[in-house]
Amino acid sequence: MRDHLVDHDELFQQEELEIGRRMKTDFDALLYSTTLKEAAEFFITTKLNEVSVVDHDRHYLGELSTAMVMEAVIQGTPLEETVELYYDSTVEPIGFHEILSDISPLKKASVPVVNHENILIGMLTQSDVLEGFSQTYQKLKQLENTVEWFHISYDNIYEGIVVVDENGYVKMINKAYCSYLGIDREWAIGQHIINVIEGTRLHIVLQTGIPEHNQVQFLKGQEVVAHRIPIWKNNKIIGGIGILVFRGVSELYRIFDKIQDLLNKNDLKHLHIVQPKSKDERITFNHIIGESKSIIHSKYLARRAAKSPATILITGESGVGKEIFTKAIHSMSSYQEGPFISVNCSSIPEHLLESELFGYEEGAFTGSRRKGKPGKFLLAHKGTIFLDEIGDMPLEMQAKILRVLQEREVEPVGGTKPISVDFRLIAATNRPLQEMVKQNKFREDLYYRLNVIPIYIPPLRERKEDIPLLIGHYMKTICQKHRIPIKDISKETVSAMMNYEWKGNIRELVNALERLIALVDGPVIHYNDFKSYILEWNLSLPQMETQESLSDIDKMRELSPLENIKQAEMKKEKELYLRVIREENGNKTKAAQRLGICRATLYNKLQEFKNKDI
Ligand SMILES: Nc1ncnc2c1ncn2[C@@H]1O[C@H](COP(=O)(O)OP(=O)(O)OP(=O)(O)O)[C@@H](O)[C@H]1O
Repeated sequence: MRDHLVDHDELFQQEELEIGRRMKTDFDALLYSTTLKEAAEFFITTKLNEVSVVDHDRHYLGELSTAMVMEAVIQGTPLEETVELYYDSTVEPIGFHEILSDISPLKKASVPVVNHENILIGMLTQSDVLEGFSQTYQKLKQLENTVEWFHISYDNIYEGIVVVDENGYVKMINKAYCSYLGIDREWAIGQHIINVIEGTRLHIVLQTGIPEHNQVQFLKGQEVVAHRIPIWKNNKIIGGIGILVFRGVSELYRIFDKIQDLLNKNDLKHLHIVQPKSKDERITFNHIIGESKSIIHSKYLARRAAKSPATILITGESGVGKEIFTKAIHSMSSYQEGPFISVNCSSIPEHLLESELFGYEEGAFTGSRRKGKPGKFLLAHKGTIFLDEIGDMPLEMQAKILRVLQEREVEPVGGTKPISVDFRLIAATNRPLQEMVKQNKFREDLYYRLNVIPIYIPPLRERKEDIPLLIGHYMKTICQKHRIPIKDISKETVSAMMNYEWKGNIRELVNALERLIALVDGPVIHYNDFKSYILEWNLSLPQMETQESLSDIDKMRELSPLENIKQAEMKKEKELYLRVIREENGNKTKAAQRLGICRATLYNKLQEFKNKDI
């Protein structure tokens, strides 16, 4: 279902009738310094009767006709004389922004058209005017037809539809809604929605700007399903639509009761419910919120890609949803019954990456008490392996990955024979891989192996219309997670959030909502909360980082080259840890999960950085 109305501007626009759109731009004009002889020759060869006269900068001066040239000749004017004294300077040109209906009918066969600086830019003829009107007439007819069809459908469908303006006053309401409510349409139009529909929330949706879908509402003694959709235009709410579905609720309840019964009897076999293998809820395309054209396109590509076993490369900035897309692809693919193994290539220190990916045999490391361990590729057998941040993978490791992709075999560290594996690989990165290939920072052969099906996920700033939907979804899920009543958010805040540049994309938006929900006491999040907890809060962060890195450079100067390298590695690691902790709003458990280490290791690491003054 769409969350925005098509407005009539798309079907018919006043600009259609603008002179600038209708005029000819291919025409002749004469310079005022043209001689009478040249003008006469011009009229003979072009067979025109009149021509515009301009100066050297194409400023419009007037009109010269054949009659004017003849008159000059008859008066005995020498033919070498210029036309300067003979053209008619009283002719008024028309502006290119004027509208056809305002200047019609034309008094002459053709009229000069000028821009704001009086520069001659076109010529409007009577046939241009006729063509303009006839095309506009066709469009109006089309529009009339559309409106007629719209009215027929709108009054004949079973669902109730009501449209309100930005203040909640009813602009339209269909027959089905009126007869269900037992009201007169003439009375309802112009009334505030709360006087017309008991228990409505359409006026609240106008306040929040967040659509509400599939809400069960009790109306006239019956349960109905309601959709409430705000109409946004240029970042402002200009109205809202309410849709009521009368059928289906009792049907849904019957199915729901049946499911409950069966669940109680622990008899899942009858339902063919596939139990998710992992503890996590299985992510599907329904979890990917967004109705913007670009996200719908990315979802379309991903759905198609899911059906083939080919390698997929997902690109997009940090936090746009590369991982959630990968999980949805896995759930829809033929590997869905197998495991989903995720590896963040940038969070595993370089020296551990090989054993993490390929595993190691017992005794592979001298003096090690470690037993053998299967690598991620082996764990992903018959499932999906997700290599996140592949752009951060060292070159040496890239060669090894390429070999696995070609041979479909892995060789654990310290092992003697390769093991066959069957997996689907999805890689993701926020780095410009193609550029990196040119700079020899990423292997070209691996790039082509990965880029079999490329899917790009656009940043949030290019799909601002998804922001209210994401806010609505996450306000609900975060409040439910914390077991608190669902908070509201003011329209100004939603609007400010639509205008805010979410550099960390959806992850940053979700974290901001978590922070706001946690810190705001009242039931509504207002603009001032957004200002103090998000805008002002974030301003202080980059400064701290700059100071830190300056003092680090000073420290590094005193160290030996080897110590310098070690320090730099640790600093990189520390930066990564701090970034993830910051992105997770200080929640170290979540940060550790994302880093692929346990919480205790994260604490130890942080302590180590502190001890070593990193
Ligand atoms: N379209 C979406 N609808 C709902 N939630 C989303 C959507 N896109 C992303 N998210 C959520 O935003 C957060 C970040 O998404 P995700 O981890 O998939 O991004 P990413 O592009 O993989 O980031 P990174 O490059 O930093 O690893 C997650 O909590 C995810 O569930």
